[in-house]
Amino acid sequence: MKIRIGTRGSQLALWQAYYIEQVLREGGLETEIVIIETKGDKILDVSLAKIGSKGVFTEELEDQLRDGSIDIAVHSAKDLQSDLHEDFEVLAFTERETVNDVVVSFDKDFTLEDTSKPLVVGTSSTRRVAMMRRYFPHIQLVEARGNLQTRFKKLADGHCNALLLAFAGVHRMKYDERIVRLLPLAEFTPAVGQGSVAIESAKNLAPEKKEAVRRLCNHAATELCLLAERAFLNRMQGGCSVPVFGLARWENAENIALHGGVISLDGKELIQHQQLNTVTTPLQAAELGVAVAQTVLAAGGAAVLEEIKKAKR
Ligand SMILES: NCc1[nH]cc(CCC(=O)O)c1CC(=O)O
Repeated sequence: MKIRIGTRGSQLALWQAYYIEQVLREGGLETEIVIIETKGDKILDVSLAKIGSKGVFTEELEDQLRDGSIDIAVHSAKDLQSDLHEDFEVLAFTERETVNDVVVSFDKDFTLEDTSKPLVVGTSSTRRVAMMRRYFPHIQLVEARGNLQTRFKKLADGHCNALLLAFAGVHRMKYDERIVRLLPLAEFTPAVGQGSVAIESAKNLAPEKKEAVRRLCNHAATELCLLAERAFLNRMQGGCSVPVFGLARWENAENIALHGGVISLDGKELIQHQQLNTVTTPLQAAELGVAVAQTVLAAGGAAVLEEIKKAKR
């Protein structure tokens, strides 16, 4: 049985595709990698917040899933929108990498606490911008879009003193040496899905292919966490361009703690909530996500989201 794997062409996307390819081959399947360019890859001069997050990195992949040119699409779970079209499903979430955001710099002594000189930090995520404004308001922020290699080039060129990135991407691209700080999860709570790889397929993919991919690639414990986070994000109606954050972790063998919230663009308003539920089924995971979202929305999160929408118009 042969599985055609669709992926974007960035180095990080290819790492993910090769990783899945290896798992499938070790499981006795044949594979072929098909590289597909997406809108998000083509438009590099406009911030993601302005393009709008919905499907910019996934639409072209879904076109090919639909017409059968590829069997599966491999994504960073973080980049896969929470409201998939009804023709598609997530077959698997891989075991999660360290979820934290990190600070990277060529200056080993770089520290965010230094107030003696002007410091410039590059980031392209509204969530990271808002959190930096809240916790490190003296730092000047600049946009740093593009793939990881492009961002590191900007850093090397002196465009900024440091970058804020996800550990997972930095590690996969072997830039670990440049990490100067692992940011704490309580303040810099990651984006929903950060660190896991998601495998999407058309619902009408052959059942034996679906079953094989899921059996070989899905990590059940990670999956329940991701389902809780994605239900939270879905209820919050936020894509990756909105400063919504969410992290679900196993507290013990039966209970998942989900920490989720939203932060205003200036960092001043932070509405968050943590809830612990017994989760043994996908439905219970989703219920936890919805419950945390409802609490956050009712506690002022809805107003913060409304402000963010207005600011974008
Ligand atoms: N939005 C870009 C993106 N999508 C996934 C990752 C990193 C890997 C991951 O979190 O799975 C990154 C880069 C970053 O946020 O630093």
